[in-house]
Amino acid sequence: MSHQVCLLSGDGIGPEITNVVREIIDAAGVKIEWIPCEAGLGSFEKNGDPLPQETLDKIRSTKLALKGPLATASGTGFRSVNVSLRKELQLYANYRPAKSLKGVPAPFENVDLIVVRENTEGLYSGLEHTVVPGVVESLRVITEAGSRRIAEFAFETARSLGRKRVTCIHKANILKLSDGLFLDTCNKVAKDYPDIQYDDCIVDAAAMKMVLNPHQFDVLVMENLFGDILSDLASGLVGGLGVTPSGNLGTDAAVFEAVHGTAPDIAGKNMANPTALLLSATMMLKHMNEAEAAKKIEASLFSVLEEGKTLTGDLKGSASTTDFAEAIIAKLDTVAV
Ligand SMILES: NC(=O)C1=CN([C@@H]2O[C@H](COP(=O)(O)OP(=O)(O)OC[C@H]3O[C@@H](n4cnc5c(N)ncnc54)[C@H](O)[C@@H]3O)[C@@H](O)[C@H]2O)C=CC1
Ligand SMILES: O=C(O)CCC(=O)C(=O)O
Ligand SMILES: [Mg+2]
Repeated sequence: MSHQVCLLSGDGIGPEITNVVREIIDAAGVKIEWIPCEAGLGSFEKNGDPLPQETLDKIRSTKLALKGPLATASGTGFRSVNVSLRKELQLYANYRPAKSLKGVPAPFENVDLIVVRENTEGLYSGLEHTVVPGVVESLRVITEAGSRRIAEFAFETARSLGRKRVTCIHKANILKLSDGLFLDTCNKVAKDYPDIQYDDCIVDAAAMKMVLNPHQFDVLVMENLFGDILSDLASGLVGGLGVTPSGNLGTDAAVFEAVHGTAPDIAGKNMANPTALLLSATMMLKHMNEAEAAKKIEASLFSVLEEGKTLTGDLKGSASTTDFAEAIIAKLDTVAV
């Protein structure tokens, strides 16, 4: 049976990495009808709209999308399309694992963390206004319902993956009402999961502890901004943004993308590492009950990484994006799964 999957190729390095990831999935024999969807800078220039209604409708209909990164200008321009997609489709859980990979140079070995980021609230609610010239306010919205569903997601994830501990990351000492509610809700949800250890940690100390000894953490749950920052930090622990995947998950749809952005410094140069998007794509394949193909692709990828002969620049190699993808495709029929 053929699956329908929306494909948002993205800005910057997006088209380069989505092209090769799609080629690898096709080469692995998964039957997918890719539905191209417009979004981002290209769509804004063409349609005057960075997130056309048609794109939202298509994702609502297929319930699945693979997405390249989309650019958001700092301090000006349209609202982040990434944030809008998450909000419009109620993709409330951003699942961002950071796991060491053999052959990938990194400051630590055997890191295996999961950042669970609340994806629809916090400072990303987009509620900003000028009070008087020179004074602006950004509203940080935390709700009990939003906190409960992300806490439950974190505990359910921990349970289903056989993980031992969930840590709530917060700043409830300063943000007494908003993070106070988030922490209090996580504390209550934890009581329903006596089989999973639970604790909490204030975000600044958590950042220091992650850098000093990431092995002390397991599953981390937090609101939107902290999750954005600590998931990039977690990427740094395992070799950088070129290797960390993510899934934006809701009850009605799921959008899979890398943790990284459009990498303007290397865009258009055939230099980007497609590993992060490829691992997001294998996460998607598992979600679609195509676990065999996902495992075959991962085995080929891990074999290329471990061999160390065809690595991209971020991993201290000199291979191009397309060389790296070809090396993975060449292994698809030989790897044991
Ligand atoms: N989900 C999304 O679509 C995201 C979009 N963005 C957007 O991306 C744009 C650029 O953001 P930056 O802060 O520069 O972060 P970035 O993640 O694009 O890049 C940070 C650094 O990591 C490197 N890098 C990222 N991905 C890589 C890959 N696959 N292979 C090799 N190196 C890689 C870049 O070359 C750069 O040096 C901004 O407009 C931002 O809003 C940022 C993060 C996520
Ligand atoms: O929306 C953006 O442009 C940035 C989003 C981001 O950094 C993220 O989702 O991790
Ligand atoms: Mg980010």
